[in-house]
Amino acid sequence: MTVSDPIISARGLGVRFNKGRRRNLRVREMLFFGSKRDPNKTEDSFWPLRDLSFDIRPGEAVGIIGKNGTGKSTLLKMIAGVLIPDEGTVEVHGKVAPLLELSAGFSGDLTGRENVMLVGALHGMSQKTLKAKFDEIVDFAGEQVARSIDSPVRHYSSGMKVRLGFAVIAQLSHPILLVDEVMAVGDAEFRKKCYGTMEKLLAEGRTLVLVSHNEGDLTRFCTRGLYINGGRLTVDGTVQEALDAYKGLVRT
Ligand SMILES: Nc1ncnc2c1ncn2[C@@H]1O[C@H](COP(=O)(O)OP(=O)(O)OP(=O)(O)O)[C@@H](O)[C@H]1O
Repeated sequence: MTVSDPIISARGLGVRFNKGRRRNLRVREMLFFGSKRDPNKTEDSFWPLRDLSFDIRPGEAVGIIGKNGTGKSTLLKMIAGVLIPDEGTVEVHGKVAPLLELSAGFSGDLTGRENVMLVGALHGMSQKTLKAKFDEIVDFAGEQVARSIDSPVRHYSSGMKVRLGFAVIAQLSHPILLVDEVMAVGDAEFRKKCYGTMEKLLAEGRTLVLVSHNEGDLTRFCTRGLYINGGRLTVDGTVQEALDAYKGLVRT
């Protein structure tokens, strides 16, 4: 791969969901139907995203913009490899640091400390690195988390989970950072820390894909914007062009 080759490449990407229930059959479906879902199950299904094609190059910071429910989070999940597309492909050339869910994949019954070790290890951090970084992670997450670090995470507020999740993921050296609305949850002090961290990671040349409804965050971090409307990618341009389309200033 040369420097200008895409680090993320989507071609004709689409996904189908069944109405009225959250999908929780992923593993079972995969066992029976390979990488595709049950082809007979078409009733009551819909395509939140269809025919998306784009390339993202290393070091780019791209905002995904669109109304509620247009499939922004779904797109990030497909890039992260936790959701399998029903048509098309997404190729990702590099490890992904995902901040997709508010809970950061934490297990409620485990303590904050155990979760940091588990989630860090699942993302490939060695025990040695995790031990060395542990205090820094807890310190980043703030005083409230530090006081509860040996309590089960199910007792944490969503803000506490996000802070601890961000603190762990920010330590990963992975080249691709996927961030879904995480900064919206924190208070002003935490947001300031997040901004500083994101700026540092971008200055290091990481690739960012950011889902946000916050225009300030999008223009602060992203140079490029993908505007998704009606399940299609309708604008792939500067972040301002995508925001203008979102705000209905231009016809798409
Ligand atoms: N697992 C699922 N099963 C069925 N439908 C789903 C599933 N996940 C999401 N959806 C639906 O797919 C559509 C896209 O959801 P998604 O969360 O990706 O939108 P979004 O653009 O991120 O929304 P928001 O801005 O509100 O976060 C929505 O209609 C949502 O209700």
